[in-house]
Amino acid sequence: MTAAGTGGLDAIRKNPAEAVLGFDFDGTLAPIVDDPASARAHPGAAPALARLAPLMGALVIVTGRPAAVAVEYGGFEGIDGLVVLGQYGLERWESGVVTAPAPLPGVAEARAKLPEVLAAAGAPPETFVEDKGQALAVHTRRCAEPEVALERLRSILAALAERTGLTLEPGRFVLELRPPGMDKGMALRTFITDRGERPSAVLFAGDDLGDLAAFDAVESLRAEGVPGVLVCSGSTEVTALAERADLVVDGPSGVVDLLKTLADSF
Ligand SMILES: O=P(O)(O)OC[C@H]1O[C@H](O[C@H]2O[C@H](CO)[C@@H](O)[C@H](O)[C@H]2O)[C@H](O)[C@@H](O)[C@@H]1O
Repeated sequence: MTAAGTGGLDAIRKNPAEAVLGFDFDGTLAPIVDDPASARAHPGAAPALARLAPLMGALVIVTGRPAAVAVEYGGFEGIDGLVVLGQYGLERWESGVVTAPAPLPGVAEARAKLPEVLAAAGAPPETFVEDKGQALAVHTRRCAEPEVALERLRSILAALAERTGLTLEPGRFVLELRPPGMDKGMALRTFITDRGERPSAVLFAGDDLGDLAAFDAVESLRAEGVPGVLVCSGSTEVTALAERADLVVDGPSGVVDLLKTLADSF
């Protein structure tokens, strides 16, 4: 644990009622599985979040998933005060209600062109498209050589994203075509600003490239004097977060252990 991370955790323990804790979903609260529709939160995640919810200023999940899907797969319905920001911050779930903008027209255009584009790129038949309404995620995890398949698709999907006014979001054996103008860092910053009070401390836990923007947000808050903790849910697939984290834990089970330890300390 870095000194900054220790300072951040101490600040959370000292004034939990004004602390903000943020979490990614897949790979952080939910173990990675081959089929995105089969992902479920670690069995200890919802109970640990439910223990922390009444103690903390705010708990927020910031995910690439549609907000309602993360709530369902996480078993988060009923956790008082929990907010889920879905589709990289475009959607907000709170107390059972989702607010979301209409999908960009470019998503429909990309959806229509994608089969032809994937065929032209020679995408293996195991390549899987997850349609998230506001975005399209092209997964290669189930391919025999997922990294090779991903690289084969990267530039052609970047070109499709550009043609359709979308942005290409890379992740763990996935390339997503999604609306530009929002990321997890902006989502976290906006969430904090909208609460109207300066947090006593901020923690964010993530595992994937899309979480780096949230790490940036925590670091900029630190520069403004807000203690912060960067937690990496470690994996061999992505190492970029571990290099910047204050604390690296062993995947979702390590994140859940951290949450339990935090809850036990009150
Ligand atoms: O922001 P997150 O909560 O981490 O969501 C990012 C994307 O995660 C999902 O894909 C990842 O998890 C799948 C299930 O374990 C796995 O099969 C895939 O290889 C991973 O990339 C999800 O399917 C995407 O929609 C999310 O945007």
